[in-house]
Amino acid sequence: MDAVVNKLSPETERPSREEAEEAVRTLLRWVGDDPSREGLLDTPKRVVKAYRELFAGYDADIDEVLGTTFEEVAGYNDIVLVRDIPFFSHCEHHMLPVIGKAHVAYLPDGRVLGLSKIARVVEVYGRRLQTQEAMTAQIADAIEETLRPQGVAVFIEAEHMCMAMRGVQKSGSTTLTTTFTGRFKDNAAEQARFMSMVRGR
Ligand SMILES: Nc1nc2c(ncn2[C@@H]2O[C@H](COP(=O)(O)OP(=O)(O)OP(=O)(O)O)[C@@H](O)[C@H]2O)c(=O)[nH]1
Ligand SMILES: [Zn+2]
Repeated sequence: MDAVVNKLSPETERPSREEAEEAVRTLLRWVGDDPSREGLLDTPKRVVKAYRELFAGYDADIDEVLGTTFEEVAGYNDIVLVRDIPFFSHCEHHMLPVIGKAHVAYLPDGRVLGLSKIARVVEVYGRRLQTQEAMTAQIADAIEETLRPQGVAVFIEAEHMCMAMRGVQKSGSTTLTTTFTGRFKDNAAEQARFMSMVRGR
């Protein structure tokens, strides 16, 4: 599974840490600074280390992340919604931060997921270079494939720093994306119920 494009392939094999640090030195010169000045000496090392953390989603196996499902839920078959899952991602166009919240729901069909696993899926896909649309679809797809529920609903709201800090410079605007599968896709009332649960406080 995990049939997404943004994973390492043989063509995009990782460079060595030294090569990555050298690339950071090049970028430091590109912004107009001097990589050999004292304050910047350790910066390439720090940036490369930070990148491994910020982009740790490339190393995660979504099947392992979602692994365990449970059946003993006393026949519960109504919406399970995990709301307000905060995430940081980076847009694949500018590699600038995307800051947002994901709301993820499913209608079980006999089996449920550990609640933390839903937040972990958001984390895995967030820590890759993304478009918000792809990330929304990937989260829905991962839950759909693992759990085969009656339906999945994913709603993401996020601010893109590439629109705030540069370019059109519109800070404070939010982009909303949704993916619905199964009953959430087919049934407007289920969709509306999901949205009102997300919005309700
Ligand atoms: N659809 C979509 N677009 C995104 C996302 N993140 C960033 N973008 C947009 O990607 C587009 C890239 O457009 P280009 O014209 O190739 O790049 P650009 O010249 O840097 O664009 P500007 O940001 O308008 O200056 C911009 O409109 C960004 O706002 C995303 O998650 N989804
Ligand atoms: Zn961008």
